[in-house]
Amino acid sequence: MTTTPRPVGKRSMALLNDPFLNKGLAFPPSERAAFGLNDLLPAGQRTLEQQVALARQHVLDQQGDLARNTALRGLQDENETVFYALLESHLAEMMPLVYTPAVGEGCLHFSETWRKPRGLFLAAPERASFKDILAQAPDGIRLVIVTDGERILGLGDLGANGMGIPIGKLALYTACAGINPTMMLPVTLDVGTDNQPLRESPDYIGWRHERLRGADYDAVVEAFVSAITERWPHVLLHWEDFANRNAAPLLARYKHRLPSFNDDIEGTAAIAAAAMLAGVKAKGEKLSDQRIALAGGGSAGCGIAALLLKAMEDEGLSRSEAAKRFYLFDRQGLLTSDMADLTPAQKVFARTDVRQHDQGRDLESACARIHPTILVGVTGKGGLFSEGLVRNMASHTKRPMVFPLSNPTRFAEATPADIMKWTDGRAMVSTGSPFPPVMVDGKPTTIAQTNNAYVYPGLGLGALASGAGSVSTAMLMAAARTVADCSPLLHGGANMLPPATDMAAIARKVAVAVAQAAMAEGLCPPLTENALEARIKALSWKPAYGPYVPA
Ligand SMILES: O=C([O-])CC(=O)C(=O)O
Ligand SMILES: [Mg+2]
Repeated sequence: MTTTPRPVGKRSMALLNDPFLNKGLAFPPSERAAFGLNDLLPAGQRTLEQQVALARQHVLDQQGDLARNTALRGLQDENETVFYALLESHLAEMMPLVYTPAVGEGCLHFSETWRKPRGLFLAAPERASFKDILAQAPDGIRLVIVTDGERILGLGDLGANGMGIPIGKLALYTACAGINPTMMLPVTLDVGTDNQPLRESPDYIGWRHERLRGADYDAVVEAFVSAITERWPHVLLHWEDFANRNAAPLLARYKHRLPSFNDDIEGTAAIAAAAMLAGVKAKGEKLSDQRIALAGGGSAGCGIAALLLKAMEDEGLSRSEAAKRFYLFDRQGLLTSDMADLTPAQKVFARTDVRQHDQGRDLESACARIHPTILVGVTGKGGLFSEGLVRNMASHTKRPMVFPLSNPTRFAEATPADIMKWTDGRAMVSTGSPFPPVMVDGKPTTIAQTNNAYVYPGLGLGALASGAGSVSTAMLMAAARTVADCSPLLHGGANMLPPATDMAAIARKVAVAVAQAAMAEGLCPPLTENALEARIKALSWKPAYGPYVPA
């Protein structure tokens, strides 16, 4: 197959400095001559494969997560083709370095390691100029990933340093779902930070101001949403790592104004549901047979509960019957209907059997009465699941499912090794951050990573390809069921989720299922299989060097 040469307007240093166009030593002699590179490059030639091998070695030679994450960011800023070819060919090895957990270190030190522009910082004082700022952004953006940096993983308010997250999430959209990186834009809404040491640090790159709240904050978000929808009318908006107080209200406000989803609420819910669906099916049970304790009654916890509720309704339970299967906990303990200040999402799951919980509402005491079969943590509180709690749970159920989902690693509510020890290896464990295998009965047991990275790349691709005007619960459920169907547990294996090496294949399947769900609901016009495939292709990109001709 011959590739039509691409007309390229840049030459010389400008060409080498463009990470989307740069080939480094892989520029062939003809292009070196045509683009004025002979005086800039040494004579040696390299293939993409050699470049990938050298880049990989350079990353692995670095010591620690921060250095490795920084090395990968440097590579991305230098040559996106090598960066993505490395991610695609070594996804399981590179994902923890470009994404969770190393991206957490990258965010903590984002100000000190900032070198080159990547992504767009929209600072509150510039609110009136957001449209002018976006006028200079590239045409053809289809997907925007936005954070305001207030709840970066379990690390809290990192202000403008949170930009590492949308950058890392974007990398997986390409590495897993193959979405063209030039069609995506990471955005940080810089609305200040309440992280005082960061704000006062001389190195801080953000706006030195306390976080805006209330109407001022809302006005910044509104200016941002109007600016992106005007600039790119069909853009899909991915909300990421907003604090509880804003995450659900913003999603509710905007989800029908433009196609959008909140990854922490909806992506996390879909992957948690997928792991649970696979787990209960493998046990020969139903989701509606379970008692589910959810530690973390914020937006992520409520999102998980809401999607599971839908799955139980699909199994035939009424909404009120299904709601009784849940026990939500927040800082005050078990949520009950007599509590003031419950959010609308919490009210659905607040226990009405208030009296029964008079003696101790804390997680451990309440679970000792409830006997949950599934325990999920989205609290950001490392070590919250105590030995007593897990042992007690395991004494009432044969195969307890324990999901410490908080990120990065040190915020996991318990370590898989401890959970396995406390349950004599009977638990089905699944974490948000990657953990090494645990020895059970002398055999290494893989720990599934219940991370929204299994869902959002395919969800985004499917939502974009379908052209759906919104991202619905049915689309999320389709994503969850598709991942669940790929679970090794249901195909003779022992792992709850497929290995990271399967993520690209899964993202494709998720995309198709999501688009079909959108069509079934009438959220987009019907598309034939071929038409959908063509739309997916139009959004896709492969890290490979094609020939260039001067424009
Ligand atoms: O980024 C991740 O690994 C998963 C996630 O959305 C979060 O923890 O906020
Ligand atoms: Mg997140």
